[in-house]
Amino acid sequence: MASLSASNHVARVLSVANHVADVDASSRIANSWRRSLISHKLDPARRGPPQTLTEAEVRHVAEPMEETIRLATAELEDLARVLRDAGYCVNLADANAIMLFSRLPGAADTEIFLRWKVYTGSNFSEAHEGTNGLGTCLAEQKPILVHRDEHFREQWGIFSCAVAPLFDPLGRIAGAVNITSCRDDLSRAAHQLALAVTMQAARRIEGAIFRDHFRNAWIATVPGDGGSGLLAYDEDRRVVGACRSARALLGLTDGLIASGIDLSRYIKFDHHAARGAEDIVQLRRADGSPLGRSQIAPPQRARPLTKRRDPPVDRFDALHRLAGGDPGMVKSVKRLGAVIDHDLPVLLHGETGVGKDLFARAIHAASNRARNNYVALNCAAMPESLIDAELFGYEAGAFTGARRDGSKGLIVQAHGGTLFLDEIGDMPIALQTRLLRVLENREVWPLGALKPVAVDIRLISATHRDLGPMAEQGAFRADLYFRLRGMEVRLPALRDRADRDDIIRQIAREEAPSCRLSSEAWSQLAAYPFPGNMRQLRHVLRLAGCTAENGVITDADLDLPPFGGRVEPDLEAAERATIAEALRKHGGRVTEAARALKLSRATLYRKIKAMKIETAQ
Ligand SMILES: Nc1ncnc2c1ncn2[C@@H]1O[C@H](COP(=O)(O)OP(=O)(O)OP(=O)(O)O)[C@@H](O)[C@H]1O
Repeated sequence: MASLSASNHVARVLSVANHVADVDASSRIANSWRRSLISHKLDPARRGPPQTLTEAEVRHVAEPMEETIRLATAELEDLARVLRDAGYCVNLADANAIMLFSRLPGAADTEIFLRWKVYTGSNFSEAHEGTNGLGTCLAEQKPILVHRDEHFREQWGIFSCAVAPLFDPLGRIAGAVNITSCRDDLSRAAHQLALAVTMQAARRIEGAIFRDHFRNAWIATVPGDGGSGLLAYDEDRRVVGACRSARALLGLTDGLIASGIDLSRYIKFDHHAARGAEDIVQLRRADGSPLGRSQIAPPQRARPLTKRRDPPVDRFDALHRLAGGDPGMVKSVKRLGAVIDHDLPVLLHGETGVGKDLFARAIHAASNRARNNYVALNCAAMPESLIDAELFGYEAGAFTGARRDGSKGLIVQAHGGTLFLDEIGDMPIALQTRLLRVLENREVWPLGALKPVAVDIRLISATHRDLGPMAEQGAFRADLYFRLRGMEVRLPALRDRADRDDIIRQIAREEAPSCRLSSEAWSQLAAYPFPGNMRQLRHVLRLAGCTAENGVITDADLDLPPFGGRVEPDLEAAERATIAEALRKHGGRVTEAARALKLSRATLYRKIKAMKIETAQ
């Protein structure tokens, strides 16, 4: 039987949607409730999961979105990391509200998202689910926050969704970036803030897609009140493309762009000043009035635009870019080049934020597997039972809560391509054993399956831990460790890179394109040890770009928390793993584990309590 609050919700939705009462529902939500009831003929009281596509259907739907997903992934991963602690999942959906990319926050919240099928393959269009973040954002092509009981169907009232639309380089709706939380301790204002972060991420994804689409053109940023737009033009200074906001700012239409209209009809600037790489220039309108500062980026390949066929791309491009001018990195990329098409497992080692994920993607892109899937899993972000199901897959009905049609698992999804296991040092020992078996036998047994599935994968794994000592102490399987490190690549911390200044300059250009760094700000950045490496540098400069006045980032704009001394290796994590393994070996018996570890029982008990280590087997 529906609870009283459930029937209240349904009564309120029906009275607002039928114009009986306007109560306090905001007009966008009220209009969407009306569409849900009258146009889509939905019932707010109906319960049940959303429509979920099969894996074959998802593949079919995802195909035209492949490039978008590829270009959006790093940004979405970043968003997921920033919002993970607040319990948000992050998704990218196509223009029909089918989720095609999902990152779950981990821990307890993940199970709720899985139970409610808030994941890849689910359809959240307004026509199916009524008012909800994704469906309503895409119906209106505007960012929206749909907070708990603003959903049309009562059952979605445990969720709050903040969603920003994504427009393609031609200004058409391409999909949306969604974040959803089931936490009831977050206020509407907190979600509003998360919506602002999501909108910024969507703008950056649009920027990356636009720059990739018009990579053979010159690209100018056009300043506007709600953030800058992007305009692409050729060597003859004819406009060849404009993003949605640049179209709105300058009054450009498809017809005008197709006619090859002259850039000077819209904006003017000193072209000589912009002949270098990524220069800042002063823009003027056609009538000479000032329009603000613009960053001009040259074509990525010096080639006239009229020849529209893409040049052959150097498959090592991304690896070379990541190596930059650091001799150690250049050497590592050279060594990798020699084995790139041999399916040698690669183990990446480096502190958080040094670019392990980007590097793994670049290895995949350079290899002969580039046309097949790149599948990533963060072993630290999920409980053991979920890693098991996610990685190895399961048959239909293998456990309570399993998808009706089973799941292939990430290893099988990576067949023919690359599997990236991030934070492999955090993989529970039982799963290490299963993974080792997969690598040895080249086949995987999904949970509940009667026969194995043959797989051909290249494995790249990454860790910030020292697996060697962990393997010596029995906290990581030594045989797996030697299998993983077919080749080990150490990615240096930002503070140790020889090309550190170039990286700071490059990230400043990307994150704060219309600002310059004052000399004090520069000195602070150059002296700071950046324990969070490239990711921290990006976030610091992104924030500084927002707070800077008059286009100058000063030291006051830099949020650099005091950081004294060396960056310590993760000793506590290594100790925790050693204790957990000793307990496992001794069947959870503390006295025996303490003897093996040469600790007193009392000390071991204290450590178990302080580190919240599970003792039961
Ligand atoms: N060489 C680089 N130049 C510019 N930005 C970079 C570079 N390498 C990494 N980044 C940026 O740093 C951020 C973190 O990168 P990435 O996620 O690959 O790091 P990671 O080592 O895998 O982090 P973690 O260990 O926390 O998972 C991303 O925003 C990425 O764009």
